[in-house]
Amino acid sequence: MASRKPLVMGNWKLNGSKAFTKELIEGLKTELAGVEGCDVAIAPPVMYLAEAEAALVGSKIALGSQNVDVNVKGAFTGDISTEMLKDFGAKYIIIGHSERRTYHKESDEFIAKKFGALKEAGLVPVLCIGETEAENEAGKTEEVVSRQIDAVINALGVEAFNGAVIAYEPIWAIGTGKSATPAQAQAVHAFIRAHIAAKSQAVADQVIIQYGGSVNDSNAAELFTQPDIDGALVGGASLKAPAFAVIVKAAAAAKA
Ligand SMILES: O=C[C@H](O)COP(=O)(O)O
Repeated sequence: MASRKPLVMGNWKLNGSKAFTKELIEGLKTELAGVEGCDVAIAPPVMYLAEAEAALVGSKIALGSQNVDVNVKGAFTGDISTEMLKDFGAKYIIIGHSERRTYHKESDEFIAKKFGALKEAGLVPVLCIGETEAENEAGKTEEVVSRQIDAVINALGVEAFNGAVIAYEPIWAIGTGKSATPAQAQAVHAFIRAHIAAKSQAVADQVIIQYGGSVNDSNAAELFTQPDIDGALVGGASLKAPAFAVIVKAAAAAKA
């Protein structure tokens, strides 16, 4: 089995300001100095990519974004392109977050198009998938995550997951303080990897599968003991440098 370097990514969502961006990144640079063994990325609001790019100079923390649109240029009011993200040095791009699926009615097929646009541009898709509480209680978790993954496989082929990231985020765990247990998350992560392995073992072995949903400085270490949890996509706890650093260090230690 290929060894996978964990990735911990902060999704700042709709939070921050120019000053906050600078301050948080300075804090992260201090807290994470000398930490090896875990890739780290942050996704501030796109409004603050310029401040973030400048503040990250000299740091190994990668820049990301919380969304992208499918068109590269032209009359698409309000859209943001892959090329614009590249212009700011962004690398890891979150797509299909449940908040976009819910509030902006993004479909599996539309998200697969975004995945393709990112691959074409040489950017790393961070594909969010996960079930609602009702789907979970109805025993539909595997059906839902399969459908969300298959939309990409059907459009682009399983090889599209080479070098890509999947973030399994059960919707009932997002921002609720009610994280999935390590065993619950591991079971779904193993299912996702096996689902991809049915098409290509090699692709499944290398794909990073992050867990997301109320990850914090107290529960991260135990989540990372699970073999198929390759890091985390962190919301609330990514807004404080010390808490986020604890999560990064826990991933580095667990996967060393
Ligand atoms: O993208 C991050 C997730 O939605 C998790 O957010 P949270 O850590 O605030 O629960």
